[in-house]
Amino acid sequence: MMRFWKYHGLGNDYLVMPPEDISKELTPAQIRLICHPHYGIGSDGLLIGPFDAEEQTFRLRLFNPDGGEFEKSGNGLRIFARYLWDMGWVQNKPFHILTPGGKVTAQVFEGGRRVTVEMGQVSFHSSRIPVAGPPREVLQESIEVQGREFRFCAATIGNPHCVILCDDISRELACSIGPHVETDPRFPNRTNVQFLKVLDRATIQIEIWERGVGYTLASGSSSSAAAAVAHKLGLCDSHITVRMPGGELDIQIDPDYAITMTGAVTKICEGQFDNEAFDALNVIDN
Ligand SMILES: N[C@H](CCC[C@H](N)C(=O)O)C(=O)O
Repeated sequence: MMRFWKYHGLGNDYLVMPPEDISKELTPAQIRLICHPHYGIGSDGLLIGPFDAEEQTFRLRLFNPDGGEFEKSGNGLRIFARYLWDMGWVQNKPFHILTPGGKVTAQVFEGGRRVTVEMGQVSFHSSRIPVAGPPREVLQESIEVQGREFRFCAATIGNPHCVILCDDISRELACSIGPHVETDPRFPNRTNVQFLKVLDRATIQIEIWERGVGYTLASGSSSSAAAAVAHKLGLCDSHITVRMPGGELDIQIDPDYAITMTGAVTKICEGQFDNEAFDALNVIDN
């Protein structure tokens, strides 16, 4: 039996599963089923951990609902921090989480309801993100999608982001343009996509299309990337509130573009996933 814990950060929901419950590595098809809203539990992603827990450092693996493994997630890290706190692995002092996208420091507040994560440093460099073409900072470049021209900046905070500057943003825009940008050949690892509207020097608004997921109500790494771009372009100061359909995150940008993110985590439920559900594997993959 695989136990699971389900949480959301501003409507971006993740499952946490302990590695000791997973006897054989889950296949991408099994992950797709677990995250499926009708045939599975339903979620925007799956977190498996902690693998090693030494000196208050906890290793985490992250998977998208398309079954692919990815590097880092802001809401996922707040949720995993809250899970560690709920399980008694950590208390109210800072601790570390090791992801494929780098090591972060997290701290839990308000009885688990609020978590701060030092997310690491944003880079705009093509070789780090990655973006195809000559080595450069990818700022204010142009991309044509469905006959429309957009200006974008690319960034990484461990996972890739493409931030598109817009005067008007909506769910419809994210869902119609996002999938084309996600899979554009200039992003060899595909990319998460944000549609960014700057409201004032301390507030931005974004709509999100996530790699391997689709439209989501909130994203912490997207907030970090979009805020870093707004600051880099001189449109915002270093302390930025990011508004998303699911709620707000607080982003602090250091002079070296190291990001501190603070926001809510909410527990939804815990339970046991029944292997019987895997009977529908052939249904969802057809
Ligand atoms: N929702 C997450 C981002 C998931 C990114 C993932 N979809 C990827 O492929 O990088 C967050 O709060 O940062």
